[in-house]
Amino acid sequence: VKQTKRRGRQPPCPPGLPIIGNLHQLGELPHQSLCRLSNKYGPVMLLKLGTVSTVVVSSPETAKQALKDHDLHCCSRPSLEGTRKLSYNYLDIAFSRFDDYWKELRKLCVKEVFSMKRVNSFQPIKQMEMKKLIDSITESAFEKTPVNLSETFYSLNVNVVCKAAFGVSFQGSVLDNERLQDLIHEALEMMGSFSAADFYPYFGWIIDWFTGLHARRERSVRDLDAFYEQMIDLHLRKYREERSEEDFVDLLLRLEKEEAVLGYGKLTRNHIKAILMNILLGGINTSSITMTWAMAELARNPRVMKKVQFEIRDIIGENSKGRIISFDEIDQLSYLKMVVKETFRLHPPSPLLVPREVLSEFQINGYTIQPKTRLHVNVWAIGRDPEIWKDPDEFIPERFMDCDIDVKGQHFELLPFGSGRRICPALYMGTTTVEFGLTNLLYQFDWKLPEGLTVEDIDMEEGSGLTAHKKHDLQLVPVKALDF
Ligand code: HEM
Repeated sequence: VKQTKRRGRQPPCPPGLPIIGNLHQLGELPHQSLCRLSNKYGPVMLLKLGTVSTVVVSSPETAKQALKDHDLHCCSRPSLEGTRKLSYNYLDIAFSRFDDYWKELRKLCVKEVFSMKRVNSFQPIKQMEMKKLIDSITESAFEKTPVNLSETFYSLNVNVVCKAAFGVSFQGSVLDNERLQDLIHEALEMMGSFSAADFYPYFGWIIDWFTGLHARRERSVRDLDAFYEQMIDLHLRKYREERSEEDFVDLLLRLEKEEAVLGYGKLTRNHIKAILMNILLGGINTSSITMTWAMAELARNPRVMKKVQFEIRDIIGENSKGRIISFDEIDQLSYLKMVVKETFRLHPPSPLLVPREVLSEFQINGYTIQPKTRLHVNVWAIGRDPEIWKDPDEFIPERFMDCDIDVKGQHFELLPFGSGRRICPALYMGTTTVEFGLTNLLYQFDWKLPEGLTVEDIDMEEGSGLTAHKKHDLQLVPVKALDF
């Protein structure tokens, strides 16, 4: 009785099995399985994943208690195998535990990389990449062949992020684009793949050796490391003299040279690589996943597609050749912004956010959450909760009309970027990237289904992994829309 009193009231716990606990209940798509479990066990659940206690919250009220009222108690990150090596022992922003180093690093990056000023300075790069993309889609339109939009958005973002962050074009010279995409893809898989070591801290690594996961992960880390080395070398040797503008690699190298101190030590080469990892792996996939879902939803909802295209073409006006719509112009497109919000509601790319680790005891709904517990917020479940959203499975952007809900972490019914101290620092970069890509493609082209397919044939299945991405690539046929 003493023990129970000291530990307080535990959240409801779905019954598990010996040794594995609730691991078998996660399935291929953990956010969906956890949503079903929370319908039965409530908006605060305690699960045993292997030997690790994990709390899952699944309602706006409980998310607010965790991410706002008690943010300070749960804003650290767990040490996970998949992220340890990729982040050079947690020297990055996303997986570093909550300490002075993380605070200073995040502050520096918010100022230097993710600021509105810096993001807006990428505009010419985005415009140039968009122009190339439109030219290539125009060819497909001419030949009436489908465009693989999943791949298209992915490589658009690879080009933009890499040019903006590394100041480098990958066309031919340093590393071929396809190879880089494979590298990023493999690293993301390794980050998301089930690792026994994360659930059985003392002996799980043995299982990872046998399954081959360990070796695959080592290879992925080695390849990425070689890529960063190449980038850094290029900046140190010749690249600097060719440009006046300081990109992010230049900035970090300058700080290294100046022996900048972050938290507990000096900034070293490994710190630089860990930060580059966050930009590569955090920046590319999330935006392209969102853009792909948005186009899939629009193709399935011709009414919304027509309405958003009408808005863009009406406000932006005539289509002169090579006209790329800028960030400023996008600001006037209120329906387009509702389409993006509605996409984030149904398809948050990071459906369980990034796991947090509890630092000190606190309570949610009167249940005690113990230190060291892992914490997930199921934003996917919140986005589809019929108690909050009318017709939750329908794609209805109008629900955001005359309503002040936004994605900035203050409205707990819509949290695609998280909230609190760990909120995505690239919220502005992410939303502008998505809005910019969609607006331009919707302005220039009408989009039809491939021959023989109907709206019902568009599947909305999610693929397994860390992110909630569309499982099957989206293929649509562009039609050049000149007369509007
Ligand atoms: C549509 C675009 C994006 C979405 C939906 C998104 C979503 C998220 C989410 C849910 C988190 C975790 C928040 C939490 O733990 O509460 C996060 C963290 C983070 N994101 Fe994003 N993100 C996007 C774009 C980007 C971009 C473009 C970058 C970088 C170039 C980026 C870099 C990061 C970093 C570094 C963190 C870790 C923050 C920390 O732990 O302090 N994200 N993001």
